[in-house]
Amino acid sequence: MGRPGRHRPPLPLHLHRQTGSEDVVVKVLYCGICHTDIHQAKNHLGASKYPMVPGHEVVGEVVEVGPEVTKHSVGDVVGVGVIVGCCRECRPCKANIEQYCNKRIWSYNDVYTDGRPTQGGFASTMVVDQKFVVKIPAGLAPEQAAPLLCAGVTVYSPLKHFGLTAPGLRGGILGLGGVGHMGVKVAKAMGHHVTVISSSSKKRAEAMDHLGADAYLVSSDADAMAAAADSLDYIIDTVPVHHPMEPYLALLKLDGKHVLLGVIGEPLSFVSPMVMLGRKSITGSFIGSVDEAEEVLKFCVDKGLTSQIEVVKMGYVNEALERLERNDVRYRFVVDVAGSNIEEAAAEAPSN
Ligand SMILES: NC(=O)C1=CN([C@@H]2O[C@H](COP(=O)(O)OP(=O)(O)OC[C@H]3O[C@@H](n4cnc5c(N)ncnc54)[C@H](OP(=O)(O)O)[C@@H]3O)[C@@H](O)[C@H]2O)C=CC1
Ligand SMILES: O=C/C=C/c1ccc(O)c(O)c1
Ligand SMILES: [Zn+2]
Ligand SMILES: [Zn+2]
Repeated sequence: MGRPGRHRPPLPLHLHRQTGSEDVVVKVLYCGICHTDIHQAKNHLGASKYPMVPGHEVVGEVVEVGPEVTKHSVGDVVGVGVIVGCCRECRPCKANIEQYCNKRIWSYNDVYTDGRPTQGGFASTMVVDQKFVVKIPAGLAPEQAAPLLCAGVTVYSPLKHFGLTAPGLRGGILGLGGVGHMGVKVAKAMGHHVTVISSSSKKRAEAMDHLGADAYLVSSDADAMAAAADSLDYIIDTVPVHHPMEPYLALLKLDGKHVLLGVIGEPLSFVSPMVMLGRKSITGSFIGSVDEAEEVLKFCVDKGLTSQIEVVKMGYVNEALERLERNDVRYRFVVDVAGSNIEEAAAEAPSN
């Protein structure tokens, strides 16, 4: 991704560090496109550095390992997600929830311990410390597994952490995109009654017939929203833009939880009685740990879950990002990195 409006230097496609003693060299096979890649590429968070190599739903094959690597072997099919480093000493690191380490290193748009920029999965190869590399279990196609490494674990982690795994719970999935569609699948597999809350009725038939949702609400349908008041134990909120909170807080039962997942750089608002009268919680959650990534992969194999994806070549990536931004994908793009000529795609891409 070039810096918008400026001449872009050539992408350093083959420049990665020497294999360290605990490093795994991964030949990238597939990489999902998350809405966070749009936030990062378009500098929605104000901290983007260019040139940038996005991609944090990475599945690949191990082609080399450092001498101290014990977790992985050459030939393994593995995954890499959002985080590739942490301090290993703080409370979250010691509790194996390293995604909450304040010294976390992001898989791209960050600086590694050697002072070099981190680069994500829209590249032919990644070099990653073994701690942040997970095995893709047999029974999952590599392209299907890619979205589980961010979208999948991002919904699995809060359901588990907030005690929302019991069968029979009534959950709402707000925003039926990449993260949201995994929310429907994971929550259904836990035995929940799942209501999709969407900005339009366009996805109703797919949500009910293919994803297995039990109910579908269009957020602008005031009558349907009123009829559903006080009915949900939780809402998984994946909307990536500013939105009102009160219509959704009204859907929660006593002690209901509204879990914010979308990255929104503007204040969200609500009046306090909306949470007081019903002891409701508004909380948030950030991806999941390496352990939880391994768990969700196993959960998906055990429950027979897959992601619903559209596989594209790297030459299509800019169009895919535009389609994702205009809500035109069912439900995740996955780039066939190994099957693309990425040097050619990079050379041909407009530099904006
Ligand atoms: N907390 C975390 O750890 C993580 C956070 N994220 C963040 O979660 C958010 C969702 O990610 P992802 O699922 O990949 O995104 P998608 O674009 O795939 O899905 C977002 C969904 O939100 C709904 N939506 C409502 N308004 C808009 C709008 N103006 N523009 C686009 N979508 C809208 C749409 O659903 P509908 O058509 O049903 O209304 C859309 O499908 C992003 O902000 C992303 O950065 C992602 C992964 C991890
Ligand atoms: O897609 C994964 C990353 C999500 C994310 C969540 C919060 C935040 O501040 C980010 O920069 C990214
Ligand atoms: Zn993501
Ligand atoms: Zn730490």
